[in-house]
Amino acid sequence: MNMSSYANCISGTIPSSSEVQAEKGISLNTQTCPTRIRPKTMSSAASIVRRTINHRPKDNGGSVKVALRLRPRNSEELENDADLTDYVELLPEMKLLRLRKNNWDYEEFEFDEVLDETVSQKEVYDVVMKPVVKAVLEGYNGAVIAYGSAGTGKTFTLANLGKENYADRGVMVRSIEDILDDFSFGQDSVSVSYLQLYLEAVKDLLAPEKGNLAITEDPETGDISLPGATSVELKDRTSFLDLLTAGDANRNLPDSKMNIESTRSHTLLLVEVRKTVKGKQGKYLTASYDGGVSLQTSISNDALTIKKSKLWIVDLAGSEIRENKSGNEGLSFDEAKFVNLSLTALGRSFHAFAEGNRHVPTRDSKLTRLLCDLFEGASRTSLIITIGPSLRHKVDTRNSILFGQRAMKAENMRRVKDDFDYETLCRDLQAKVDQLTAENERQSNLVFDAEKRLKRITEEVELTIQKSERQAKALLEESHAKILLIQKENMESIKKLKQECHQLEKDLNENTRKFCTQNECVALEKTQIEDEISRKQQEMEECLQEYHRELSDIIARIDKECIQRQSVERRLKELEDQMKARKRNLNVPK
Ligand SMILES: Nc1ncnc2c1ncn2[C@@H]1O[C@H](COP(=O)(O)OP(=O)(O)OP(=O)(O)O)[C@@H](O)[C@H]1O
Repeated sequence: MNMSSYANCISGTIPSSSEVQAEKGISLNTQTCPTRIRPKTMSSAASIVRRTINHRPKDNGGSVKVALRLRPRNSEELENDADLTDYVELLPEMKLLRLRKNNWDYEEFEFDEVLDETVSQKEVYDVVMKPVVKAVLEGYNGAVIAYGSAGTGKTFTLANLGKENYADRGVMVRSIEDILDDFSFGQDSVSVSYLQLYLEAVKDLLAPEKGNLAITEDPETGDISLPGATSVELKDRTSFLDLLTAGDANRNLPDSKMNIESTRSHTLLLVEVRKTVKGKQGKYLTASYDGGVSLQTSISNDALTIKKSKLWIVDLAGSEIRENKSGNEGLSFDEAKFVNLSLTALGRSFHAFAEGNRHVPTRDSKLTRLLCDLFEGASRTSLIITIGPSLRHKVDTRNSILFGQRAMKAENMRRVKDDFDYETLCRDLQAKVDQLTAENERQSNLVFDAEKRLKRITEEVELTIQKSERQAKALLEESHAKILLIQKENMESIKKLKQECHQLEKDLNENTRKFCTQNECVALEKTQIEDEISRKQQEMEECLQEYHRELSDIIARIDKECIQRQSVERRLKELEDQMKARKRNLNVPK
């Protein structure tokens, strides 16, 4: 690529650090490696790629996510449309848009996201693009495509570089920031091609001298590639801004006719992401995903898997071109024809894809051929429909809305079809009115019943309150009387206790006194008893002495008697002996 073609375009693209920090979640890669320009073909990489076709990623609820964005009024519209009634009404919470037909009638459309004029670029990115970038980093293909008539904000939404206001940078810059944030330096790579599709010719915006690039198809895999397209490997955010600035400069060629070329051509940014992830030796990481097409190459020896995915960011030509309206000055037949061809093919492809048709007519235009990966099932695509607020552009607005609706699933489109079927609409409305009237009546009855019940309950509550108040008053009075009685009883008890206490004190004193007196008496008595005892003892001693004396006398008498008795016994013995002797002498037989 001709480096000089964008080397001069870098000034003013680097935000101040405060601007960077102002937006949470944006961390810039501070590496200063120069941008490497690598004229590489898209097919050269594809040749080592193994393609697996599976189901959609789990969280991909629909085929294509369609968001609608309303541009704020510009100064001209603020001035000129002041007295015009609003044509567009958005109900973002309900994801609805209404187009006013007249004062009492409107058409209503539902989208996946409805973004009003107050929504910031960051919010648009978060809602519409962040899930796509996430899927791309996981190995799926993704795209965001902006569709709308001229001046409705397609380029602002996608390609704003944030030079004038950092917060206004668009989807392209923010996507690259997020991708680089997830980037493992030395392992992963992010390459960018910047293309323009004008009159069905593909121009390389990074090397415009190359002319019309050929689209080739791999006969075996059916892969589409642009072998001649410049692919620049990014190292940091600054290199990307340089690239876009250079590419944008090539969109507006000096030829005055080309100044309007931007709105009569499609601009496509292709971001190719290669991420190296660790996997089991010889196994493709595809097995760990629940569906999805992911382009992967297994490096057999070091057990690393390279996930390859593509992200397309497409700023379409102004949709009003397809109408070839008289307002489009200088619009050639060919310009209208090719824009119409590609946008119609894109609409048909979206519709076929949304309806789940096996065949999606991607061969009908170069635009759909380039984007054919998106219609294969595993990609994540967001379509942003941009509209202006002015009543003057109501035809373009309505056409853009219908394009978006066709890209959505059939059930989401029913509302649109119904709007055109007057009879069905009338029938539906009448049924709705009947239903609402019946519902209203039912609700009124419910309200009436509820009011009656409420009145009854209120009366009951009031009665209960009155009764409770009465009871409380009686209880209070009773308690008061009881308290007085208890107080009186207590006073009396205290008085009585005091008296008892006094009496006890008196008794104690008396007893003490009595005790002392008794003590004295006892002492006297004790002395008397002691005297008595000693007297008695003395008497006893005397008695004892007397007794001893008597006893001695008795003993003496006994002794004397004993002596007398002994002498008697001796005499008796002598007499006995004499008797015996006499007997023996007499010879008296025994
Ligand atoms: N959400 C927005 N907030 C502020 N200004 C906006 C917004 N959308 C668009 N604009 C402004 O409106 C003008 C037209 O926008 P833009 O060039 O992005 O429209 P477009 O649809 O890309 O038109 P074309 O098809 O002609 O390229 C620009 O000046 C742009 O700054």
